[in-house]
Amino acid sequence: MEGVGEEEMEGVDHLAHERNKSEFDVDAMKIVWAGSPHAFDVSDRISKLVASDPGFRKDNRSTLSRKELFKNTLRKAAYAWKTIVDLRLSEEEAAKLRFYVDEPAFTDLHWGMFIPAIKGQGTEEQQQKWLPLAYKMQIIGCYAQTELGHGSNVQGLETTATFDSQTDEFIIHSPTLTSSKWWPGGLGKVATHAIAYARLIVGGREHGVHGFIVQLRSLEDHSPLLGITVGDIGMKFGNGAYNTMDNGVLQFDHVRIPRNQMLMRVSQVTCEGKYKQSDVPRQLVYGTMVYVRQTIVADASCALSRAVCIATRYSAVRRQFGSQNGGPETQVIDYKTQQSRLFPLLASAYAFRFIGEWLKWLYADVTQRLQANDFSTLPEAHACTAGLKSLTTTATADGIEECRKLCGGHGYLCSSGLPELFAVYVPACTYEGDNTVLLLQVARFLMKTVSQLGSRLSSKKPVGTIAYMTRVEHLMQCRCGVQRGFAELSADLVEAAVAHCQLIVVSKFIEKLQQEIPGKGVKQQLEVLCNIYALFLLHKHQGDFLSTGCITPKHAALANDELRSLYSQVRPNAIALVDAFNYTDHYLGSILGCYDGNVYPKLYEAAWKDPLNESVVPDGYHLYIRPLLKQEIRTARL
Ligand SMILES: CC/C=C\C/C=C\C/C=C\C/C=C\C/C=C\CCCC(=O)SCCNC(=O)CCNC(=O)[C@H](O)C(C)(C)COP(=O)(O)OP(=O)(O)OC[C@H]1O[C@@H](n2cnc3c(N)ncnc32)[C@H](O)[C@@H]1OP(=O)(O)O
Ligand SMILES: Cc1cc2nc3c(=O)[nH]c(=O)nc-3n(C[C@H](O)[C@H](O)[C@H](O)COP(=O)(O)OP(=O)(O)OC[C@H]3O[C@@H](n4cnc5c(N)ncnc54)[C@H](O)[C@@H]3O)c2cc1C
Repeated sequence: MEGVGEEEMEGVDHLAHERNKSEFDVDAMKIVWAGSPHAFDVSDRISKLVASDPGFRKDNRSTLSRKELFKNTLRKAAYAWKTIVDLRLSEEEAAKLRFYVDEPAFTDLHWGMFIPAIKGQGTEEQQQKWLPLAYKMQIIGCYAQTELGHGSNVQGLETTATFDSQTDEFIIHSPTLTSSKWWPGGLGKVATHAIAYARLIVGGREHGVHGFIVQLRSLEDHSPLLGITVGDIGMKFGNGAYNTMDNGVLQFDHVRIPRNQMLMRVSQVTCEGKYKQSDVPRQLVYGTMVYVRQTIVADASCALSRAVCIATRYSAVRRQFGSQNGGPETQVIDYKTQQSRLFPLLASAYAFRFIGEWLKWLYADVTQRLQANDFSTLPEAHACTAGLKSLTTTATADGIEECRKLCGGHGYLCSSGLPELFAVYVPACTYEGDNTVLLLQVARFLMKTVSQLGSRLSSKKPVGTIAYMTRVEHLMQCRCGVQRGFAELSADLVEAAVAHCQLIVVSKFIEKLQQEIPGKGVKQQLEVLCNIYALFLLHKHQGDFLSTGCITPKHAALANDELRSLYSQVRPNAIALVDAFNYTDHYLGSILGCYDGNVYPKLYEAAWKDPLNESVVPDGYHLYIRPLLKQEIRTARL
């Protein structure tokens, strides 16, 4: 193109100079980020498969109407399924393909909740009947727990399931408007079946909330079955975003289901109408939520790393001020303020990756123990999944917004990928448990632990976390020491719960570094990021740390000096550290974050593709603007 400088040429890596600064083996770090060579191979292969298939394009989402958007989501879901079947992808590859398609859809809840609920709460017989249908997608399921009037308070749900011993059936009913199921993903227009949570009533006696498999729609013509009123709850936050998901409303009008469609692993109802509670904690009914919370922690590291990748690459491309003698302006990534905002988020992305790995292990361990009726670690697993889901989603949602701001005005363009990423991500702070409600569960666990163990919450933490541990103990003692009720102290206890979760993240990051980590300079980079994560939080919450007496003001000042030094150590490696996420440009969906850093020509080109630019003179000009411009110039009393 005429007048195109080297800096705007296509096919040139405009970040090559940054990549050449790297002090570690990026390919080895890619394996660390993926979790293993096998996991890297699957991710790399599937992400490229999706990126190269025009059937999975997503750059037009913000210009589609809700109906066009939703129909396109159905097309993509069907196309993804066909791809999975045609290529005979494994379950792991299929999950990765749905992940890289990167579009909230009914399949998230079918695979992410409906199937796990049957696996976790169904009997062997129920699993043998329903799982094959679900795995072949011959039925499509959703997880219908939340109601118009209750979401957090599961025990407050109003839907009823009344046993009719005459017919050996349950009658599922919505007794009030507020008992309407409200929010379940996939429910609104697609799901043929639901795991519906309802108050079990047997012989006139209530036995709390249980799960039931209920068919909602005909498998012949998709029409709602008798007694079922179902639809979508309407537009949600943002344009594209989560509007690709049909979150639904559902009312039952005395819908009858066979007795064997109550999920009966945890408790049973016999044909004689006898309720039997297995000798397992009733909270196992909540098991699916625990499973999803641990997956959401892993998802937080993905979402945050996407935003950080975009902001880091753009911060290296963007130059503003600082030109010396007519030379190039300063890269904004070199400003200390930009580094102090961006690099803690980069460190958090890695920290959440590793805590997600640990939580996956903890969940697998508790699941194995449950099979042996060992419930000893269930309280800790609940507290950890609840608290870490809360901590990581809050930090990630705030982090994505910070990354948008780090990109200046262009961060507000849809073509930056950040508004959409934020709009899709933020409900994670609410779904699967409102983050405050979950922190209250952690606070309750800590209160019980402190009362059982005395002052020390745990001595099993690495030395580097003594300050963090002392902070939690002090925060708890300050609250537990005074004789005021849990409710009165709840706001303070939530702070202690956050501190406890931050202690877990820091200690697991340190434990990760005690493992064998191959690759030149890789462990050193992770040590820098771990120190940034720990010292950034210490700086942010230094009031807590100082008040516990475990650090002095001098320590706090030294920590801040060390942070600045650590930012300088990360700086030459920043681009390589985000390259290690191994995201395709398709998955990132961001001009600002494109791999080659050739941002300006792409931004300029993208602008002209906006439908508004299909005509030079906009629709409405002749009707509204021309009369305005042509009106008589009145002698206005100006
Ligand atoms: C777009 C894609 C995005 C991300 C993809 C990521 C992953 C993909 C995979 C799957 C997911 C797909 C998509 C995700 C997107 C959306 C999904 C969203 C789905 C939902 O939102 S489902 C509904 C979620 N609802 C909730 O979370 C409700 C929250 N409320 C509760 O859990 C409970 O009401 C409560 C815990 C707050 C209170 O329960 P309670 O009143 O019964 O109990 P108590 O507080 O009295 O406690 C009694 C006792 O029990 C212990 N306890 C409580 N809960 C548990 C538990 N779950 N496990 C173990 N033990 C538990 C508690 O500690 C008490 O013990 P104590 O010893 O007596 O103190
Ligand atoms: C995008 C999206 C997808 C969803 N998908 C599903 C799904 O597939 N299936 C499903 O069943 N549900 C789903 N949900 C519902 C979701 O699980 C609930 O919205 C969530 O559990 C929060 O419950 P709530 O809406 O009742 O919030 P509320 O509890 O009403 O929260 C309102 C406020 O009250 C506060 N609060 C509540 N209780 C307490 C307390 N005891 N102490 C202090 N403060 C309190 C909360 O912190 C919050 O600030 C989805 C929601 C969203 C947004």
